[in-house]
Amino acid sequence: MRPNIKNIAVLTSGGDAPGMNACIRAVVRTGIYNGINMFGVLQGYQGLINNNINPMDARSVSNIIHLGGTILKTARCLEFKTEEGLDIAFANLKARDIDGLIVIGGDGTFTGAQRFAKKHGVKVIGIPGTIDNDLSGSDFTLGYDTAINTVIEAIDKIRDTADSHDRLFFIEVMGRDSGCIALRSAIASGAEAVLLPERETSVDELVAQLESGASTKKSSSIVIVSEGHKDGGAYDIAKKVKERFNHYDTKVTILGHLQRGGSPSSFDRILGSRLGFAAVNEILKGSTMQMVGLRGNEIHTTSIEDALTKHSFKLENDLLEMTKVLSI
Ligand SMILES: Nc1ncnc2c1ncn2[C@@H]1O[C@H](COP(=O)(O)OP(=O)(O)O)[C@@H](O)[C@H]1O
Ligand SMILES: O=P(O)(O)OC[C@H]1O[C@](O)(COP(=O)(O)O)[C@@H](O)[C@@H]1O
Ligand SMILES: [Mg+2]
Repeated sequence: MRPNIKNIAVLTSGGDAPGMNACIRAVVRTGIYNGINMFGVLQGYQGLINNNINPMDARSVSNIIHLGGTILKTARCLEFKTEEGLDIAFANLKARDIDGLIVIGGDGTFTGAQRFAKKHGVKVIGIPGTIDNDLSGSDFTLGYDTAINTVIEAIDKIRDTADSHDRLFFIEVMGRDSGCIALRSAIASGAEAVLLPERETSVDELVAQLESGASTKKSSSIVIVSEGHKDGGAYDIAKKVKERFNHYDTKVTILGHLQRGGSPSSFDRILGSRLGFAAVNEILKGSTMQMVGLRGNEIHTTSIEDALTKHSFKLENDLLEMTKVLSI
């Protein structure tokens, strides 16, 4: 029997990610289709605390499937990390008789959701929405595919000028302590080398790789640096390499926040729709503290705890091996 759930709220939290709007649309419409009153919380957990919670209908999510960002806005909310913040947020939900909360966000969002659910018994379902792809239990997080497409479009343009000027470029990409964006972007853009937070790559090794390319008539090279690399960012690494390897003029590009914006790819629109639909159905079954995710092209649930703690970085080792082989 379906638990007696009448009101569900949805929010987006942490870094925005392309596909969040497609996901909000799916959540709101699936809820309404099932006779639920749907609410949108503005600015993530900050909106729960500030009581910024508004009813949504099917038309509130019209014409957003193709938009980047999030119509619900997002925030990094320090107050929600305090006991008082959790209590205020709960009081605001209770005042509206909201019995279920769907959070779209990354590892921080899930950590907060878990504390909130444990403390106040609210039914919470998580949807993995972050460009970083740093959660277990979903092969892809929402926004990751679009971010990679954005990155390779930028790298392609840099390659044009790198090649014309015979230059070596160090390009820094996002991902916090996850090298997923860097690795896939390196393969898709044909980069000469990639530096990842999860792997030690010495400057010696990198220089040897670049030397080998130069000795076989490579006239330009692209090195992708993941922002979380232990030896520092792209500027630091470029400086160290330059001291030892001087075949090319060297330049650095930090791609920055352009990686988080833009219209979602078809993959992220479909993923957002599937995950939003699945999240509402989970909450209507009475589930709580679960994440819905994509595994092998099927939707599965994973406990939020496992999504966070069994956090094996999802680096595809075969891709890493390939970067070395395909860039000779
Ligand atoms: N330990 C925690 N307790 C409560 N809330 C948390 C906790 N950690 C993170 N959050 C909430 O989740 C928000 C989003 O986390 P953040 O790490 O910034 O982004 P993401 O969810 O994309 O990883 C934080 O701003 C904060 O409001
Ligand atoms: O926009 P901000 O606050 O500078 O955060 C930058 C960080 O956010 C991200 O773009 C996304 O991370 P989250 O999904 O954890 O928020 C990271 O790749 C990057 O390190
Ligand atoms: Mg995160």
